[in-house]
Parts: sequence; C-alpha cells; structure tokens
Amino acid sequence: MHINFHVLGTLANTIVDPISLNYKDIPNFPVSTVEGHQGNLVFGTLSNVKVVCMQGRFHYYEGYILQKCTAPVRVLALVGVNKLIVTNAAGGLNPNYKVGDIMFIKDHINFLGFGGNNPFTGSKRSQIINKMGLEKSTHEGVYAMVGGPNYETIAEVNSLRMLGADAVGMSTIPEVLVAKHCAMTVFGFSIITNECISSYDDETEPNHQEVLEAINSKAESLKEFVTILVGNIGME
Ligand SMILES: O=P(O)(O)O[C@H]1O[C@H](CO)[C@@H](O)[C@H]1O
Ligand code: HPA
Repeated sequence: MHINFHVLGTLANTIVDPISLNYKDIPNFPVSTVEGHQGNLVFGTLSNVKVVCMQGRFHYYEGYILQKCTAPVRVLALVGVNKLIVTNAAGGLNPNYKVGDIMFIKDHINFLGFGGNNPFTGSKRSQIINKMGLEKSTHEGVYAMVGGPNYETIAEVNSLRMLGADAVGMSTIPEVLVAKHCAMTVFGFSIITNECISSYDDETEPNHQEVLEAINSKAESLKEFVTILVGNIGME
C-alpha cells in the first residue's frame, strides 16, 4: 500500500521498522522544495500492512510539470503498490468546517484540468471515525485544486464556494488521476488547516505557517486515524 503524506510527513514516524530513502538518492526522482515536505520514501509496516510512505509530495507551483509531480505514483505502481491513501492540507471553504477537521474527498474540481490536463476522479472511504469518536469533526466533501502558490483572494474563495467546493488546496488531484490510471484503489482525505477568508472585513491572511501548525497540533490523532485506516484497508 502507498501512503502519500505531504505536510503530514511526521506521520511517517508511526511506521514500524522503517527504511528511509531520500528522494535525491533515487535516480530521476523530483526533489521536495516546500517546507514541511521532508523528501523521503519510507518503507515499513503499519497495522501489520506493508506500506511505503511518501514523506513529501510535488506541486505544480514548484515548477514541476504534472508528469513529473506524479511520476512517483507510477514508480510505486511499478513496484506493486495497488492501494493509495492520499492526504493534503486544505483551506476550509464550507462554513461548517473547523480547523483540524478531516474531510473525506468524495469528488474534486480540477482547475488545472479545466485548463487542459486530463480529468478523472475516484475515491473510497472506510468506517473508522466511530472508533475514534470523530463523528463531529469529519465531513465528506469536494476538494478543489488550484495552481497556487498564492492563497486565494476573497473573490476566488467566494467563487469556489459557489461552484460547490468544500475545501481548497494546491495538490492531490494529479496524483489521484495517475493512481486511477495505474488501476490503484484510492482513498483521499484533507485536513482542514485554515478557514478560508471570504469577507473584506476580515483582516487576517492565510499563510503556510498556520497550515503547518494546524497539522502538527493534530499529529497524534492523525497518526491513530491513519494507523486504523491502513489496518482496515489492508484487510479488504
Ligand atoms: O496539498 P499539500 O501538499 O498538503 O499542501 C497544501 O499546503 C500548502 C499551502 O500552505 C500548499 O502546498 C497546499 O497544497
Ligand atoms: O487556504 C488554502 N488555499 C489553498 N491551499 C491551501 N492549503 C492549505 N490551506 C490552503
């Protein structure tokens, strides 16, 4: 199974008997440039399931073409991975979402796809939230990918809401498209790291530091969540 942790990279610490390979030591692999993306491929086990975890992903805004951003998914498919858990940090557009909530991705809006990349979607959810008492802080929603790296303007946030998006980020969809193309089963979820700003009266601004802090403050609960999730998916 392949787990794609991006800014959730510290969760790779939960992997048992880890063997870590730095991306720069893998021929032709892209290199992570974003803070919080440590740039390691970590092999090991989680919930007695063999896993490989990407501790850091690649974004279009880093200057990588989408084929390069998603090349690791193809590499992992070639070494036999057939299930993917894909995660991201995302801004909450839905006013009911709070920082730290989890959103299971039921669908996506691929703005880069609208501009010419191939669109295709797929997602899968599992029953673990009851075990952890997370009912009130989990949702199922639509993830919108924008190019970044700047955060959305107020007009953009309001447009995304009108289009039916519940959360917004700058990643994930290309990896999901490629994973589906490689016939992988995909399960995706977002951690809501900030509430998107939709009013000109609000003088705060989103920033990557708050995104990292929100992730880190949920680290323990996310470790438990992913451990149970891998165990459940591994049984299927
Ligand atoms: O999608 P991940 O890699 O989790 O990161 C999200 O957080 C960053 C913005 O703070 C952007 O890269 C956005 O896509
Ligand atoms: O508000 C956001 N917008 C885009 N990407 C993000 N990644 C985390 N939060 C956000």
